[in-house]
Formats: sequence, structure tokens, C-alpha cells
Amino acid sequence: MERDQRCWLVAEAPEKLGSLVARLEALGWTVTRPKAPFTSRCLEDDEACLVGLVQLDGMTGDPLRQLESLLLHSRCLWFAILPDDALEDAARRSLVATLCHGFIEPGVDGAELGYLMRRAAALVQLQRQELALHRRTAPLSADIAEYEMVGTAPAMRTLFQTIRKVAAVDAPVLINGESGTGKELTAVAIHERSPRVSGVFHAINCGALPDQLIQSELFGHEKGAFTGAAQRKIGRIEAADAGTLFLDEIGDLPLEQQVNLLRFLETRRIQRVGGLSEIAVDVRILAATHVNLEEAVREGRFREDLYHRLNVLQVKVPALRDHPEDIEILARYFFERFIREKPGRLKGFSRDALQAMRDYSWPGNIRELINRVRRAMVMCDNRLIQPEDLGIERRQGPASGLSLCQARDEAERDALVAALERNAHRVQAAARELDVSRVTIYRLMEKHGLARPMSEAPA
Ligand SMILES: Nc1ncnc2c1ncn2[C@@H]1O[C@H](COP(=O)(O)OP(=O)(O)OP(=O)(O)O)[C@@H](O)[C@H]1O
Repeated sequence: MERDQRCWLVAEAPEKLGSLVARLEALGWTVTRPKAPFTSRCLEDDEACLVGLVQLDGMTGDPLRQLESLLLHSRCLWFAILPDDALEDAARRSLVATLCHGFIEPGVDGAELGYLMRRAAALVQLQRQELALHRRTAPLSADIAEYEMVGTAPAMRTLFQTIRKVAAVDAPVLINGESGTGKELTAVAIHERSPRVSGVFHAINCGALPDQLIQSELFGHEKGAFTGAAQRKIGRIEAADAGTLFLDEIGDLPLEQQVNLLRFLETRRIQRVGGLSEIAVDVRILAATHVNLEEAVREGRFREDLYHRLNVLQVKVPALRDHPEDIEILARYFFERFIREKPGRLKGFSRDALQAMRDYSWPGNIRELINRVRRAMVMCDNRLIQPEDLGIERRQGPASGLSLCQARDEAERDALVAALERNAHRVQAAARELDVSRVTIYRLMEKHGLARPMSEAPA
């Protein structure tokens, strides 16, 4: 073995381990002892060690809980030092089972100790090399650090370039893309690259504002303007003065408010509800839609003049299926982000899981990917996430050996799931998209065993 490798020794009663330490030193290990209390903070230089030994016999209660946090945060492999009968204690047993690589008796002989330590050190080195490789090849390119937008596929590179270009000017931008593709993230990225970066970024979901409140939300109101207007209220447009206003789901803005918005875009002035004077507001407008606005214009649901005002610059955010190269990179990125919530044995994705993710069509795009990875991390009982943890073990593509009735059922379920994902589980919107009633959506959700959103009830 290499000489001068370092290992931790965490022990409440180190005097009992004198001969074990002597054996480790004779094997070429430098033993480093952190001081109690044994919290995650006491392993200052964790990277310098490969293996840790923790004395567990006799340890209970709070010190044991502190140890748990220490082992959770460490990147070493740990051996518990304890006599076999010490495993009868349930709390100790659970700590060893979930957080340790193995356990050894205090009197373990030098040859066995040397072998175990060598193998563990080799495994840690391998794990660290793998991790470093992923960090180099996976997401953290300059683009990502800049926008926290992950993606290295050509479609994403084009998006990053477009973001840079449109950020430099002050004209309105219309951001198109399916639900969950990253339209809001794109808007934030444009703002952060723009000369308005020191101003605020305000986002409004036009589909979520109640019709009767929308005008006062956008433009504000004066005290006494209507029943209940007890105070003057600054609207969202005015609040974004000198910054950027992001109008999400612009296609859902009622026609009456489209006129008001158009007037603002033309004059750059607003009038609060019940107000007499006009106020100049300097705001850059970014708008996003997942519906085809040209079609909405043709059907008379969206004003053509407003459409042209907003559509000065366009950004298209690609659907996840249009940059499948990024699926694995994104999945690993979110895994790293959420692993802090569930540290422990979980190490990553199995090959089957990666393949299943590549084969899946991701109707809910990146938002769906986030939800599935997060759920899988909770559900997974092994070291590697399996396709069933992601809930996508279902066959993709044309069915084989199904009766017509079964195939219809599958297609119906897939269409329903996809519409719900695309519409952030809003039943009303999914019903509109599929051209059926809300009641039908509820009936189909029940038929296919899909959970009903908490906030919605059947009509
Ligand atoms: N390229 C990306 N890299 C990392 N995270 C991303 C990326 N794109 C989207 N996300 C994440 O996916 C989620 C959905 O993104 P976002 O809200 O921007 O999508 P959207 O298109 O605006 O959705 P909706 O149409 O429902 O409003 C967010 O949590 C966002 O941070």
C-alpha cells in the first residue's frame, strides 16, 4: 500500500484502542483523531482521509445521534469498532447497517485489518475519481454556472446564445416552449444578463390571477377605488419599475386586460384603478406561452396588435425530447441537488434506470424529470435507483400482444398523464387541451388510478 495514508479514528474512549492504533500505524496509516463533540463540523479535512474508524461500543443517546450526522456528511468509508454483542442495541445496529462499510472487533489482527483498510481505501479512491470525472464531463459548464441552466446539447447551446443576444437589448421578448421546459428560468437568465440586472425581476402568472382582481394586480389601485380597497396598492407593473416583468402564460390574459397591457406597452405609462394621473414606468416585458399564440389570434382569443408588440424578439425553449443527450446530465444534476435531503447509501442511477429515462418521452419535460428523480430518491431502498423507482418502467412505443381494447386504454392513460403534466396538473387546463369536460378528466383519473390534485374537487 501507499505509505502515509490518513484515516479518522472517532472514539469516546481512545485509551481502550491503544493497540489498534499501534497496528494501524505499523501498517502505514496516519491516525487522525477529531475532538468531541462528534458533529459533522469536527471533520474539517475530510477529503484528506480515505477511511474512518468509529468506536461504537457503549455509545448511546445524543452522542450516537451526533455521530450519525458526522458519518452522513463524511465522504470516507467507515468501519465501526465494536464487539459483536454491541450490535444488540437497535440504534447502534441501525447506524452500522445504514452508514458503515463494515464492522470490526477491537482485537482484529493486523493482517485482516490491513486487508480491510486497503480495500476500503481503494474503493474510496475509485469513487472519488468517478465523481471527479462526472463533474468534468457533466453539467457544470460556464453556461450552467451562469444561468443554473443545465444542458450541453446543441439545442441548449443555441438557447444560451439566443439568451445572450436578447439580453443585450431592451425590446420585449416572447418565450415559447412546452410546459416545464424552463421558460421562467430562461426569463431569469435574460434579466440577469441584461443591463437591468440591478433592478427587480417580477414574475406574474397571468393564468393564475382571478379575473376580477387582475387589473388591480397589474396596475394597482387608489384607496377607495372599489369596495374593499382600504389602502393604495402598487401594481405589479409599477413594482417592477427599472427592472423586468415576466408575464407567464400570457395567452391566458383576458381580452379586456390585453387592451390595458397594450396601452401600457405603447405609452409606457400606467393608471392605477381609481387614479386620475398617469405614471411613467420603465419596465422590460418578457412574456411566455405554451400555447400557440398565432392560433389564439386567428381564433380571436388573443389581440393581434398585442401579439406583435410582444413578439419583437423570440426565444424557443426546446422540449426535453429534443435534447435527449441532456437527460442523464440533468438527472445527475438534480440527484446531486437532492442528495443533501437524503444522504446515506444512495449512490446514483442504475444502467437500466438511465436507459429507461432515455426511452421515455417526458411529456412534462424538465419539471417532470425533477419530480421523478426526487420521488425515486425517496422510494429507492438500494444504492442505485431502478426504473420502477422512477415510475417509468412502463413500455414506451407501440404495444405488442395487446388487445385493441387494452391498447386504447393505454393510449387514453398516456394522453391523460401527458396533458396533466403539460398543464401542471390543472384539471381545467388539461380538459381544455383534450377537448373534454372536467368531469370526464376526473372520471378518467379515477379509472386509471391517478391521484387527484389536492386543491381541486370534481364539479
Ligand atoms: N435547463 C435547466 N437546467 C436546470 N433546471 C431546469 C432547466 N430548465 C428547467 N429547469 C427547472 O425545471 C423546472 C421548470 O422550469 P420553469 O418553471 O422555468 O418551466 P416553465 O416552462 O416556465 O414551466 P410552465 O410552463 O409550467 O410555467 C424549474 O424547477 C426549473 O428550475
